[in-house]
Amino acid sequence: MQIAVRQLSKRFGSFQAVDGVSFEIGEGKLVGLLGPSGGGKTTILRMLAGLEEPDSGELFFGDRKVNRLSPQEREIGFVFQHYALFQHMTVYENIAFGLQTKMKQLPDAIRRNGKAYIDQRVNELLALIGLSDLAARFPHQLSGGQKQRVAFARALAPEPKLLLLDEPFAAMDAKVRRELRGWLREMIDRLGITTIFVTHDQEEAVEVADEMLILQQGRLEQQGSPVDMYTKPRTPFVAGFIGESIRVEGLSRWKGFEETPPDAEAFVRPEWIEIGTAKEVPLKSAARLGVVENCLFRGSQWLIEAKVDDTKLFAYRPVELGPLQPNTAVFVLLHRAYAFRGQESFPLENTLKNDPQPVHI
Ligand SMILES: Nc1ncnc2c1ncn2[C@@H]1O[C@H](COP(=O)(O)OP(=O)(O)OP(=O)(O)O)[C@@H](O)[C@H]1O
Repeated sequence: MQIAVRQLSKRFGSFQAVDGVSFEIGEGKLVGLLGPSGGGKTTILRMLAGLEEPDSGELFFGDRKVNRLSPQEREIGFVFQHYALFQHMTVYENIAFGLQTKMKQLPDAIRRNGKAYIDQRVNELLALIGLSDLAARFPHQLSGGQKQRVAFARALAPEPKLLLLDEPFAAMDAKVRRELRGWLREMIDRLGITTIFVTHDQEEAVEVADEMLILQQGRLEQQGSPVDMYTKPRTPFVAGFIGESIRVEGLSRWKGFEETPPDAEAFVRPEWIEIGTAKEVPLKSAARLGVVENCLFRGSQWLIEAKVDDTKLFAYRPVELGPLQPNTAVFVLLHRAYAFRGQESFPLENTLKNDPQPVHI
């Protein structure tokens, strides 16, 4: 089901928690809602679910305006951070519980055959979550990851049109989290159900989401694919929030970036920076001299912190090149940068890169 949100706003007292947010989500998309704490993510999810009433704005599920519909009428599946399973019910019973409301809406012919219908649907879902063998277990006999899969199955049981997930993996350890992410992606692809999930974890969103919505202080900063967010951030906030970035004051003083407007806010990503000795950096004419401040071992690479005049930068260096000692003089080359001025954002390339002048050391 397609979702459209138009100019959604919500205040709590004098505090504007959601401020004129608009977005559209295509059918079957997995969309990550992310941003710093207090940004309004949960409030938006709750308004979509019908658990919170917007002050203004419109919510459309397909062609239907749902503002006035109750949560039950909206046909939504919900999964929260904490499993919220019924402890006194087995896995089978927990999933079957999700079907109770649905049963009331079914035609009489199917309802009369209720037990068989429930049995078939629960078994389908148990197979989907890969837990058919554990149907008779109680929640306390399951691992965290297994419990969360049951919570998913229960939410999916009544065949909702929209799945809302509020930090569903936040309580898991890193390994289980990674497994569940892959599993979620696969499941959404298979079922084709439109899904919105709230997360704090940008890595999680980048890895699984078709699209991300970045919220800050109740406003939508940007909507786009993870690749778009990374390569074409529309605001300095997004540039800093997705991936690693380094602000560079006075980018126009850097060789190859002289044309940058002096009042623009500029940043580079560590992978756009080359830091090396005279031998290692061939394009010396496009580089500036700097000094190594720190060199840290990061397993597959070295993290090099260096300073050029007053600007601190960091970049990664292949581990096989060996470390660089503090106080080593180095060449620092910026391959690309990104700048923002007012509402404008523009990518920049080092203009000297294709026109290197020979330099004698
Ligand atoms: N019922 C409420 N009454 C008053 N203030 C509220 C209420 N619900 C949320 N808020 C406030 O609205 C703001 C947005 O909250 P929300 O939970 O939507 O943010 P969030 O982005 O989900 O944050 P987090 O990542 O910490 O969960 C917060 O400052 C919060 O304190």
